Amino acid sequence: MAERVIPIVDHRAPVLSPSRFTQAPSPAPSGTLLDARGRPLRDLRISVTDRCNFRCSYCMPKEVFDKHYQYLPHGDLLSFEEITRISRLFLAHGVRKLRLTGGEPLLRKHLERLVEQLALLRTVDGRAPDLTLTTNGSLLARKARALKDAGLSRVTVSLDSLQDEVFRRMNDMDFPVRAVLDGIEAAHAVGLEHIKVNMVVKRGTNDHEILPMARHFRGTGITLRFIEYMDVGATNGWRMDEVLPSAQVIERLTAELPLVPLAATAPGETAKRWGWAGADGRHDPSLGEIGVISSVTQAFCGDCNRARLSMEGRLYLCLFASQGWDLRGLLRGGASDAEVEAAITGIWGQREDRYSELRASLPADTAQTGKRRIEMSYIGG
Ligand SMILES: Nc1nc2c(ncn2[C@@H]2O[C@H](COP(=O)(O)OP(=O)(O)OP(=O)(O)O)[C@@H](O)[C@H]2O)c(=O)[nH]1
Ligand SMILES: C[S@@+](CC[C@H](N)C(=O)[O-])C[C@H]1O[C@@H](n2cnc3c(N)ncnc32)[C@H](O)[C@@H]1O
Ligand code: SF4
Ligand code: SF4
Repeated sequence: MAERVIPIVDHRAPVLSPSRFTQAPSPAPSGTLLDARGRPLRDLRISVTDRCNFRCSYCMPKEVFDKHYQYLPHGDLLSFEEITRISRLFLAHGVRKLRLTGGEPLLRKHLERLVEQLALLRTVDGRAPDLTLTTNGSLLARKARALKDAGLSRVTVSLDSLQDEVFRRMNDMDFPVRAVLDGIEAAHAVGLEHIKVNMVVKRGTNDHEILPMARHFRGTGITLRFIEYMDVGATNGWRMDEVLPSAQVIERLTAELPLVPLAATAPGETAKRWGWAGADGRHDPSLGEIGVISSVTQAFCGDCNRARLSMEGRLYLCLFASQGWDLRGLLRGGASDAEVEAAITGIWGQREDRYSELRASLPADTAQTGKRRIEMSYIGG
């Protein structure tokens, strides 16, 4: 196989020393690729745009972001064909879930055409991939039908409050909660399954909405997940005292409504599951379940099986990475499938990332002063 050099690159930062992946480690018989810590590659998260119509304080704070961040020009974005080709090669190495994210993925024009192409791909065992999308819901009412028809399996909608005023404090936009709820209802009406709602909890800003949100979604079949506010990126001014540990979320909920712990559905899941209990104290499936994502207080790097592809084709191995691998350069340089696969297997094979587990031992101000980390809106959740 011809020798190819893949530069490792930071987002708008100098190119670092080149690495070579000429000999790919051989995958396990099932097609599973293991990283240096024995973790399989299962989930590819694809960011399709770095733009967003919201300015959530924990993600793209208006005053900092709009002054300092330079959005990528359209020509830098991977085309739908390039995303589909990369996804096909990842699926050949054990990936089962493809998640479209951003920025706001529904701002990418004709996204349903990408969904249509991805829905035709197959995993190593011949199944359709779990093809899903994370959205702020603002355009979902309009787009749900086209996305479902194109083959999207399910959707996750972010919503941080049921009150317009609190919602505005979280996302800095004058956008009614009702419109997001309409989006969720539209997704349900067109038959998108297993709808989840993600709520980032910021102590002192929206934590009083935990119970109202739980009551609202209990018994609807929609799974509400409470996410600890993370020190991701370098612009959100993260402070530990604004994190409400998931253990306290569960305490507040169980003080009013009984919950029982549920087993994980798959290894490497981000959320710990809890089921609403019925009168007999056991999980009542008709009431549904909630999840807590405790990235700060109970890190889950040990079985992290997620790779992330940026909208310009850089491969990141961790949400907290500051360097990505330039796959677009390979593609546009005429690399064969075998060469791109060798790069993917080589990159994953040397992966050691476990930022959240190591966080506690890092300097307290790492979030804001550390290396130039990627922003959540650039790489998606
Ligand atoms: N620290 C850390 N947080 C993550 C990671 N993956 C997801 N999260 C956080 O969890 C949130 C929810 O992730 P989702 O995009 O809904 O994905 P998911 O939990 O894999 O969703 P399902 O496929 O429905 O299980 C994200 O917005 C992040 O805040 C990760 O690998 N590391
Ligand atoms: C970056 S957004 C991209 C998709 C879409 N715009 C949305 O909001 O759903 C993906 C997820 O990341 C979450 N997120 C963003 N910043 C976060 C932070 N600092 N801590 C925890 N979750 C965060 C959001 O709440 C959202 O659920
Ligand atoms: S969390 Fe999503 S909706 Fe909010 S600013 Fe980030 S990308 Fe936009
Ligand atoms: S911090 Fe990095 S390694 Fe740990 S779970 Fe998140 S993405 Fe995976």
